[in-house]
Amino acid sequence: MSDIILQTENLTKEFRGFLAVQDVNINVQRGTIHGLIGPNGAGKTTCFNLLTKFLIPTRGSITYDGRDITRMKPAEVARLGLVRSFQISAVFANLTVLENVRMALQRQRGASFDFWRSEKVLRQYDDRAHELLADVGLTEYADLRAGQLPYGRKRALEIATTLAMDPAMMLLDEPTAGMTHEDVDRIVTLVKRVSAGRTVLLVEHNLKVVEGLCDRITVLARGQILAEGDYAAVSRNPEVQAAYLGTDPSSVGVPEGAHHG
Ligand SMILES: Nc1ncnc2c1ncn2[C@@H]1O[C@H](COP(=O)(O)OP(=O)(O)OP(=O)(O)O)[C@@H](O)[C@H]1O
Repeated sequence: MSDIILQTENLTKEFRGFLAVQDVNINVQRGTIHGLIGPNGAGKTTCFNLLTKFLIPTRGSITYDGRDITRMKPAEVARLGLVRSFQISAVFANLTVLENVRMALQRQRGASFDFWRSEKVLRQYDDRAHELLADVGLTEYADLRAGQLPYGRKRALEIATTLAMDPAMMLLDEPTAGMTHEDVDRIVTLVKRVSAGRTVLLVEHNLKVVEGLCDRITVLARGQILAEGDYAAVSRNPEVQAAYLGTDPSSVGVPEGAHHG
């Protein structure tokens, strides 16, 4: 097996002549947490939607685990183990937290989406559902309606329903967006914990989160890769600093601690 689990080659998406993503070559190493960052409008979301198959590229290819998935549908790649965390809107607000996870497990195991199933049949998923809730720290919320969960906990539930698919690789879209400090710390710990034995790619705005989580980071700007490396390397890259500050690279001073001579 190759060390690279996900690879893009010249990935490009054009919207009516506008290149939102242009010739992007990303290599995600198996078993790592890989961050995709960049200033507003850099093309992160477009790139994420290409990787999760919600958009079809104008040109270029995507290879997952040795297979060309460029033309596959989201459900097909999910079956191969490449799963995107679902948006909060996919959480059933009127079902309890436990029922949401149970439903995700039921779907994963191939049972039909059948609301008429007996309580007895559904119970067979309970043990695993409780394990998953424990993994994401939601045990005490099991019987609460999902709609009543505080925001940060909803993201944790979303991660639990993604884990129910037992993905080899998880794609997370801004897992800490709109969260309080405390929730951010909790999600960082959670992503770290659930990434064991998997590969994770996340799009993230919060650089502190990226610093704490990611083994490797790809920085996008204006649809293209600006820099790549670990946090220390990309954060001291003058072009990255300039892109984030919106200033000219030549006007960015020497970082603290850097000495000449
Ligand atoms: N469906 C679309 N039609 C036309 N232009 C689009 C479309 N989707 C994105 N774009 C443009 O592509 C560029 C990249 O957008 P994208 O949302 O991928 O960036 P981003 O890095 O996720 O930005 P942000 O951090 O602000 O969410 C932007 O200029 C955006 O206006």
